[in-house]
Amino acid sequence: MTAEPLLVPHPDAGVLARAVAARLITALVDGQAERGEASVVLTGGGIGIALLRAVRTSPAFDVVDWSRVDVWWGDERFVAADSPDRNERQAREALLDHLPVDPARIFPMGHPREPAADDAAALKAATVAAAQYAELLASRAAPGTNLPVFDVVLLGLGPDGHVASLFPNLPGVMSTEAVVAVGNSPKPPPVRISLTLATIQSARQVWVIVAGEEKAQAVAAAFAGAGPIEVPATGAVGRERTLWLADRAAASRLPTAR
Ligand SMILES: O=C1O[C@H](COP(=O)(O)O)[C@@H](O)[C@H](O)[C@H]1O
Repeated sequence: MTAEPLLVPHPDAGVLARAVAARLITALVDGQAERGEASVVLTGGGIGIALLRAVRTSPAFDVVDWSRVDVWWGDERFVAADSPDRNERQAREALLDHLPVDPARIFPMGHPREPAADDAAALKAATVAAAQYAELLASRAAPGTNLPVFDVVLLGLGPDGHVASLFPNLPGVMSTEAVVAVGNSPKPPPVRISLTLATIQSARQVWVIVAGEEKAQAVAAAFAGAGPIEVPATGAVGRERTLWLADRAAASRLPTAR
């Protein structure tokens, strides 16, 4: 069973980041109250990192026991560990380096161990790293299952409708694996690792966070009934709740916005 997507409008990107930060803090606190621990899947991208900065500056951030939060990633650019392009590095700088997290509960996706000769070699190494991440997920899953039940999956949205590193019309969108390596990404860098839609759908809540006019067409297509091959974000649904948290510009092409 999955939740129908609900669009929640916000006036602008700054308010959106602060509102999602408050929502995330509440969801993690609720998870810890109910189950003793909580988990979140992070996203890269402009609004995804802005919201992490907003968590850091929120007056309520220490209501969460950060030592009992599992932190995963929805996707990663397969670049060197110290590359500023890495979603992990950006998330650490924006938030994780400033919190009393348990390092054993931070689960970054892999990176190249040595420079690859070409994109084909990089894709091969990323395929190994994707399989290792799937094993890591399985190691944190309840007995008899191969995925943890994430409290919240955070996802940015590309102008083409991509979420994580699942791009329109590329094989990753239809994969039934838990984690995939992606080659030929239309957005640089070309080689990436991504959770699949099947894995994202194991979450209690999925939040698509979207800011900016350049995303408005993808938002409109999603709510007009596009499918996941055309607009991958439409396949990102949670078991209990699916929210599209949008600023006014991103929601501007929805019929209700007129
Ligand atoms: O490359 C990526 O892009 C998407 C969207 O980023 P945005 O800057 O347009 O919001 C992001 O969700 C993904 O994690 C990242 O790897």
